[in-house]
Amino acid sequence: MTATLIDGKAFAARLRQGIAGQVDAMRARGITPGLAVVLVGEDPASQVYVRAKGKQTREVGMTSFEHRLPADTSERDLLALIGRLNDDPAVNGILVQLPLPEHMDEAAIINAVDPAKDVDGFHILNVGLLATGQKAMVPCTPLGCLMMLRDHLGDLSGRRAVVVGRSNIVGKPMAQLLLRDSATVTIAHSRTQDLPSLCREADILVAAVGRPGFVKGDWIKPGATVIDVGINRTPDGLVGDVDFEAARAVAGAITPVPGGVGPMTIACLLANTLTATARKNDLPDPEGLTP
Ligand SMILES: Nc1nc(=O)c2c([nH]1)NC[C@@H]1CN(c3ccc(C(=O)N[C@@H](CCC(=O)O)C(=O)O)cc3)C=[N+]21
Repeated sequence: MTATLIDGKAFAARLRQGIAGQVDAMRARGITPGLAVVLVGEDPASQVYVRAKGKQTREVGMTSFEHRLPADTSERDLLALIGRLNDDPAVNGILVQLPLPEHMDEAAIINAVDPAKDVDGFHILNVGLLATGQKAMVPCTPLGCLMMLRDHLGDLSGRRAVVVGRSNIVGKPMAQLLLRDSATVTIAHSRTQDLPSLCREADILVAAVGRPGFVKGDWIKPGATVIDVGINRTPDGLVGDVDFEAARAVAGAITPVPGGVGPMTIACLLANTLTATARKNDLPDPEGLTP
């Protein structure tokens, strides 16, 4: 038996279609959602993402603001730009592309973004709101993973979920979202003892460690749903954190890389921009785009 492929690319395209319809409806009322993306430095992978984000932002009818700053920009100048974007009524969402250059205090930059415009959901206020079950801006990658899991599995309550990776960007918020859906959640990481046996307990396995092919086929419970968050550039091309060929022989369903979580991340960025715009204008949250 071979696993069902969870087609993130197609899912994201449907999501963007729905978003485009809701943007049209907003524009008919004189509101155009705007997303500002800030890129510091010339990292080639980051340039690719930022270009893709700008293109898709415009395709759904939103305004895209792009700010490219040299790698040696001072923290003060970046904070000043964020201040202007916070004050700009045409900007509903702000994303500062990570990682930032070494000389910058990443936490200080993230927390300088107006929490209402924090479409990445990285501001401490949003982290706290999510953790306490209140209305938050939710990080894009975990939100996209949750949408695919619900779509494939339906109700997640009582299912055993193992999240491998404990980053603020993916692992921790992913665990919070699964917990909110009443899954039984374990966060595993590099110090976890006997990771293979722990993973074999998982009905839902989320791999977010950033190491190519780290999760092996025999770590997977037969029939499990596997979400591969990894985006690793190797001489063999773009590969995930899961040994895909071995995993697909065991899993019930699996997301491919590319074409899985990545496209959903960008679609959820647009979803969050729409949500931020709706909240700013005292409109109800858009249907199906918030957890
Ligand atoms: N503040 C911030 N927010 C982010 O959301 C953020 C960030 N910084 N820094 C970098 C990472 C990475 N990221 C990706 C988004 C889409 C794909 C994506 O669409 N990938 C395609 C393949 C694209 C390719 O070929 O390179 C796929 O998986 O099918 C990948 C990676 C968002 N990030």
